[in-house]
Amino acid sequence: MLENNAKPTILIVEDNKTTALIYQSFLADRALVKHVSQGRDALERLRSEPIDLILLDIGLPDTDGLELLRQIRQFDREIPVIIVTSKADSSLVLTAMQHQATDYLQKPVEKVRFLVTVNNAIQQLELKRKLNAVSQPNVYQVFHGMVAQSKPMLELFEVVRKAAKSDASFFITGESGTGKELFAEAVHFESKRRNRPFVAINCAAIPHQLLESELFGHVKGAFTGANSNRTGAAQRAHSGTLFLDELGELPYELQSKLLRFIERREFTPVGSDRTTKVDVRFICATNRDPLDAIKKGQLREDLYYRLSVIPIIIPPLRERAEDIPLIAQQILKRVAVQEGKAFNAISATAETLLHDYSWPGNVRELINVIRKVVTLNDGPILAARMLPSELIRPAATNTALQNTAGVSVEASNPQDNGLVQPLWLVEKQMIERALQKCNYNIRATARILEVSPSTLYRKMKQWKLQG
Ligand SMILES: Nc1ncnc2c1ncn2[C@@H]1O[C@H](COP(=O)(O)OP(=O)(O)OP(=O)(O)O)[C@@H](O)[C@H]1O
Repeated sequence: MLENNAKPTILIVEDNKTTALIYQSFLADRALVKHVSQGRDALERLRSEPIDLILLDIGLPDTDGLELLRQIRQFDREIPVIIVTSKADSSLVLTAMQHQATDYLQKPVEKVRFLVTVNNAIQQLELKRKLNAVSQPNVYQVFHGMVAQSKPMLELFEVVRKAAKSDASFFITGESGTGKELFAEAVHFESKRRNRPFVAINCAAIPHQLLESELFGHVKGAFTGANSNRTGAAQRAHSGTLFLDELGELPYELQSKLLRFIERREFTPVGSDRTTKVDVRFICATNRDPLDAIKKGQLREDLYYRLSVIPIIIPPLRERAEDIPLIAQQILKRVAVQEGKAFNAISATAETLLHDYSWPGNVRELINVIRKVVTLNDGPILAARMLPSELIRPAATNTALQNTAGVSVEASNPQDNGLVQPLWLVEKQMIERALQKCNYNIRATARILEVSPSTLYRKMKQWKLQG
């Protein structure tokens, strides 16, 4: 029996009514039984209602049973299909098994053998569904303002949870907009310093000549314009966390002063001759490759190794595309509230486009796109037509399709080389690309193309005629 002890729904595809009635009597109270006599009705049923198992007579009047099996497999790779053959034709059975039939029965079908075969197939399906549920747990986590379900991000959350408790320094790398600052805050709030100050200093945003004073403070008269004593970030972070964002932008000379500060936990404010001792935890971030920056002489090697006790490397959004719909949903709800709009969901097509885009600006770009859509449109559904053109047009620069689905988009864009092709051929190429992307699942393909599955079947039949 299936989940919740529900009875399985079995579709009998058999042109002989008496035989179908015999099968129905075998199944009696064990299953919900549906019966069709023709191949095309079988496909129609499969498309329109949930079916758990198909009993397929291979000798149907309107369709070749093997061809029907192939079409069923295009539609649904998992559903158990037991073929029933009247002949002791081992080569037919072999071909059917190659077309991924689950099992076979030979007419005349004996009751015990029939029930064992059906039960086995149902159990296999159940097991497969359970395994899928385990291997794709689809659990997501919300961690200090970040949502994620991708394995690398969940692992990083775990590293933060474990290592934040110590005073070890974190070194966070990731492209711009991947969430480095959020990670830094997460480390602070997971640590025992959570009720103490979190002081962030962005080394890229402060003019070089002012950085030392920003970091260590200065005394009155230390330089022109220093009209009073000023406390630096190091002092303000005492007993808490000091976050040095864009560390790679810190001038090289200042890096040696920082190294000394890290080693001794003491510093000298600009213009002072007195050292100050503090207790701080260090977190650094950069969007550059630190080893490359070391090679180029932009980052001191000793400073890097001193700070990089716990490295956190945040993958760009395009490498964890399964997080995109999740983050998009969260942002949509948040922005809708802020803008007083009724948006509450994303259409399946829009979700596919968001998923497939390469997001060079990472989460920050995703937020900007959603904010723009919400500002310019009305809800409740964020639809594909509302998205900016760079997400809709499969441009050569958007490598997302290649990255996530292994599909090349360039070959199928006939405008690229000025070539004009018949409309049906352009449509065929587009549909084939979508089919490939959806692993030849007709239902999924139809959904992203926003047509009905029967339209797809009709088109595929037409191509055969057109060659
Ligand atoms: N996993 C996530 N879930 C939800 N929002 C996120 C996530 N990651 C990042 N954000 C949001 O994306 C934006 C950019 O994040 P953040 O400023 O931390 O990135 P960054 O890597 O520090 O960027 P930069 O290098 O440009 O400073 C922020 O508004 C942040 O709240």
